[in-house]
Amino acid sequence: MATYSRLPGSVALITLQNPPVNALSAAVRQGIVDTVQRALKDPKVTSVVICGQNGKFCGGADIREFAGPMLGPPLVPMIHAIEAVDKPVAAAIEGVALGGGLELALGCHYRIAHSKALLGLPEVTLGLLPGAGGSQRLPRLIGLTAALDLITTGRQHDSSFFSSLHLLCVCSQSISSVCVSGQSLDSRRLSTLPCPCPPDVDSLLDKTMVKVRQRSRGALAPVACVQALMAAASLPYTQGMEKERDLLTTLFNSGQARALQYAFFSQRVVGKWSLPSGASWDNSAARTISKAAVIGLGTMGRGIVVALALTGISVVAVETQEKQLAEASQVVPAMLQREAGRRSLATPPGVISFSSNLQDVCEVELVIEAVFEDMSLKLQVFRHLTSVCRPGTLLCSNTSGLDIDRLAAVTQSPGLVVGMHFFAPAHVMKLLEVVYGPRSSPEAVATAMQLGKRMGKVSVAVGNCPGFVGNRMLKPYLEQANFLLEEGATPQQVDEVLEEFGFPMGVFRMSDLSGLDVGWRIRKEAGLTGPGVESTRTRQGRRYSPLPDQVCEAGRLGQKTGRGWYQYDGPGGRVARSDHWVNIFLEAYRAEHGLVARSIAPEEILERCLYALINEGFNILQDAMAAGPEDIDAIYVFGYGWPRHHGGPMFHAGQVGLGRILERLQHHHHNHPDVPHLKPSTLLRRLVAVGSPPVQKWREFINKERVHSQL
Ligand SMILES: CCCCCCCC/C=C\C=C\CC(=O)SCCNC(=O)CCNC(=O)[C@H](O)C(C)(C)COP(=O)(O)OP(=O)(O)OC[C@H]1O[C@@H](n2cnc3c(N)ncnc32)[C@H](O)[C@@H]1OP(=O)(O)O
Repeated sequence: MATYSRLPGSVALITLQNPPVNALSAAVRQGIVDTVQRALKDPKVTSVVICGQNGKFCGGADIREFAGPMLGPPLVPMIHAIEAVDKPVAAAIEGVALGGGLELALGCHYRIAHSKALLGLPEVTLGLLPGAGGSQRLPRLIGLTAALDLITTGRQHDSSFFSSLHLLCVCSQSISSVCVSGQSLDSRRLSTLPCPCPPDVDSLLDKTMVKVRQRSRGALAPVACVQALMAAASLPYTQGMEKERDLLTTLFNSGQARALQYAFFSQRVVGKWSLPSGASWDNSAARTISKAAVIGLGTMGRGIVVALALTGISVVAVETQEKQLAEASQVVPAMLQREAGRRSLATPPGVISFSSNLQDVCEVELVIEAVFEDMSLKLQVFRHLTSVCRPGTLLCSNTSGLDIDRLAAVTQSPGLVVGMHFFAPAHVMKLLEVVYGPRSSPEAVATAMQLGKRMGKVSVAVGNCPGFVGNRMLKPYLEQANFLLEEGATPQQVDEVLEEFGFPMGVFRMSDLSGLDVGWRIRKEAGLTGPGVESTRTRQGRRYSPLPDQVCEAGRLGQKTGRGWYQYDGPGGRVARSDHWVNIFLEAYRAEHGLVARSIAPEEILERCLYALINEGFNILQDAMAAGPEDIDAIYVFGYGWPRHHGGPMFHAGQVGLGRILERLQHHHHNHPDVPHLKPSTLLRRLVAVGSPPVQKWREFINKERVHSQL
């Protein structure tokens, strides 16, 4: 709703009220319409101020209402009516003015903002465009060039940025009242102004279109944003508004908008974690960490040190190899400085001290081990840590898939051991998997989750199983990609299909970037390859492709060696080019194993890679290793480049249709009975049997099935 009051004198104050962010729900819109009418009718009122309750102007349209019927007064005529009134209306902005909230402010004649306010038009991140006149009014106020950048990226800025664009005036004290004097309003109605454009407007629009298409392949909203701004640049306001409405209608009804809105809420749902034990975010206390240590200063360890220091935590950075330590003590402070500058931090970074002595961690509250991915080495480190650290110190491992419980077992307090699985580069990537073992205490999980949040990560609590959630699902995906090569595909063909779907990189380009030796080492540890293992296409009772092992044996480890599935301009090169060697190698391999190459349709490539991954997602939910589909989807969107406009693998499964996924998995499993990952999961079958409920209902269904032991 919106409340009305008369300030001493002649100012009417309208206050938006809809906690937590005063979103423009139907009730708030109705409140605005009613209170503006009241101000207009009151002869004593000469000016109107609109503000928001609890120091927040407005977080935009109420996203929760998008799923239901549109009730209440629509935004466009409401804002137009405000702009048209003949008493001056000012928006007094504190906290946030985002999306529809900023569009409302653009309909006002004046805007004044607190210096710490945050403004922006993030609609594109929800699969929409600023559809309440924002795409037409903003460029008329700040010019086409600046508007293009803001609207196509959805970036948010503080008020000093917008004051430099003459969008508002800044004040540094709390806004309790604003006085607007009686000047002519003609020039204050943005819809009546021309749109300032640079001389090379066509070239600017073309370049922006190319850029947005490259940045998020297949995403509709950024393209529609550019089209709406083209209209602002070339058409009168009324026609521009018609274009805005048409584009918004198309976007609003698209699956992409639903996927992106789901992604917005799943990012928040995962923060409200719960464990099978009943421990959860609202019944488990977290410790506040001020001093931490990181053991191992390879690429991951360095990034973790920086991520911790950026939150103001003091870090003891330990590396026992002298050369590595010397290099890290040069590189890490520079990384920290660069990142702190980029983020213009409010908190000064924590102090980092470097050491080669494990004994130096004895005073810290939390340790993150980030040594080489080798169980015996990690066990050795944990044995040492438990003997040198103060009782009560939290011991965490950055392992990407090893057994947390085995590490916990060698410590004096297994309850204080959790996994903190970062993604490279650790100070940049948003995802953190917090891995709880059967003995991890709620306090340890809560502390790791809260620490992740402080570092600006999307932290997801996951169970302890090989590969946890992300890498466990990656395994069948990689496996299918390799099988497709055996059957006749090329790495480029597979990658093109996946990139067309929206991944920033296909599976083979991604493997080259990460280093092919990473998986090779894991397969050796699992006894799947290495000396003494026979070079057959069946290992441990199931189909196996030795292709990636043989590529490694040929010394091709990816970008770092200049050759992998592709060739590069020397070691460390970035641009992937197809390599004749790979084609010859694949032909020889097929000949050796009596395989006849066939032409494989893009649909088969996509289905086999994605549906095998999705199927493992269902197995993970069934095993209670993830609390709900939102957790899996957040992991894939924030850690594995899953295109956000497809919501995440589990959301995508719902959009494709669970019946269809089941039928295609059955088909592919029938053709490849020796591939267990293609065998449809019991949970998927159960969901289809009960009529394929929407993804938002799966969590409840799984919990019920578990109670009745159906899973
Ligand atoms: C057929 C065609 C018809 C077309 C009709 C369509 C009509 C649409 C017309 C106009 C469209 C306008 C578009 C918009 O305005 S879209 C919304 C744009 N706004 C945003 O994207 C802002 C999103 N929110 C945020 O970025 C953050 O939440 C922020 C406001 C910065 C606050 O951040 P923080 O303090 O970190 O807190 P949380 O993110 O955890 O949020 C706290 C809770 O508030 C809920 N929330 C936030 N924003 C909204 C919102 N706009 N609507 C509803 N709910 C919102 C959030 O989910 C958290 O809830 P909970 O505590 O339950 O998890």
